[in-house]
Amino acid sequence: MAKGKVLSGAGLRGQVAGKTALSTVGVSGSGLTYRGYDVKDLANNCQFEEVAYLILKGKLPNQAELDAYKAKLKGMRSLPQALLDVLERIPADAHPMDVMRTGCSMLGNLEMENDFSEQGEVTDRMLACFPSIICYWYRFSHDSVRIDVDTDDDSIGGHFLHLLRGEKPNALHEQVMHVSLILYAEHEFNASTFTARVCASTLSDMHSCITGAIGSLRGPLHGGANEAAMELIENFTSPEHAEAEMMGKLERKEKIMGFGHAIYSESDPRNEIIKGWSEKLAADVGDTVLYPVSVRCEEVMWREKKLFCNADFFHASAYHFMGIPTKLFTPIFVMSRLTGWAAHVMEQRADNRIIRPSADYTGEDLRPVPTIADRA
Ligand SMILES: CC(=O)SCCNC(=O)CCNC(=O)[C@H](O)C(C)(C)COP(=O)(O)OP(=O)(O)OC[C@H]1O[C@@H](n2cnc3c(N)ncnc32)[C@H](O)[C@@H]1OP(=O)(O)O
Ligand SMILES: O=C([O-])CC(=O)C(=O)O
Repeated sequence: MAKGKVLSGAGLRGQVAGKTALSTVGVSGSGLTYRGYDVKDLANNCQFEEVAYLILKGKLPNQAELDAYKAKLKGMRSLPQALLDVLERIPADAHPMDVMRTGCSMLGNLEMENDFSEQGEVTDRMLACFPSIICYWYRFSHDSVRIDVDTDDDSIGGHFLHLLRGEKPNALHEQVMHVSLILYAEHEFNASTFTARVCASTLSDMHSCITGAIGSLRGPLHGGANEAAMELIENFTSPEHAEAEMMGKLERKEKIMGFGHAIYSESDPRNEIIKGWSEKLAADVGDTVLYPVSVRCEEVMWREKKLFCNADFFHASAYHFMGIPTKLFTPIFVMSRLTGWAAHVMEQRADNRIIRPSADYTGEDLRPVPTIADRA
């Protein structure tokens, strides 16, 4: 068993920075709950829209509420022309997370949150149209087509895959999207959520909070790790090759993306779930390399460093098996985590004090300003 993680030191580790009723992370070493429900239970039994409703509105919807919520979101997928114009001006080699950041920010210019009473509506709107934003830009900049973003797909994940590929996804792929979006939906005071809460604590608007959070999620130490993990494993031609390369990386003390966690000490409960789906998808596409390579990476990291896969590692192969381009991996995380971010913004607003910690000063002692002629 792994040694318990010491939650202290730099990075505010182990310090309680507020209260939340939304989730618990690592309370039993490896557990994750959303509003009291185990994430495994949710991933096994729910669609993403049910979990979004739970996180944003506080309870699991009954059938009528779920149907109404899905119908509402379906009706909010279209994009205003001014936003389409902006998306068309973003170059094909831009990073899709920058597209998400700009898309969210532009939406905030066009459909402002005028009052906090609108927070639920603007959140639902973002939830419905974020897949439209990323896919419209991607298809326009890469395939030179102006897609119609109004689909009648039943789910957010299905809508995303449909726009991306120009045809409805099969049942397996739609199911994996539900699971993936559920796994990524909420995670207490992680870096991007904390960004959103800091922004919310100044009484800023919802779009600003979410735009800032997207920027924090983009980095490879956070959400960007799923893309970085893909860039790692796609280089390996066999488990033996993966083993040799991973050993070299560990000797050179390189950081391996998709492993380790700031809070969990033994495992990330999301890993076993997405790993299972990655295995199913590997069988579905007849993969004999990427999945075994991923498993070997996991074995090497545990054997050598007692580091376990976090949520991102097996997401890489799972998304790849569904034909999703690597650079769109982290935007999918955005489509999901938006629920957690927005719920935290609402929670912060409901009991707010501006977040303003202190710093230990390490600079110069007090000194007079020299005249400009006396400066080096
Ligand atoms: C959905 C998510 O956002 S999950 C996180 C996604 N991010 C990644 O996968 C990036 C790779 N992982 C990491 O960088 C880290 O594990 C983090 C950022 C997730 C957590 O950071 P920390 O809490 O500071 O890590 P932690 O304190 O456990 O590190 C302990 C030691 O293990 C090492 N370590 C941690 N993760 C890794 C890794 N992935 N590869 C190699 N070494 C690692 C650290 O360098 C550190 O070594 P040191 O003591 O010699 O400096
Ligand atoms: O909690 C964290 O630090 C990172 C993480 O796993 C997440 O945000 O899902």
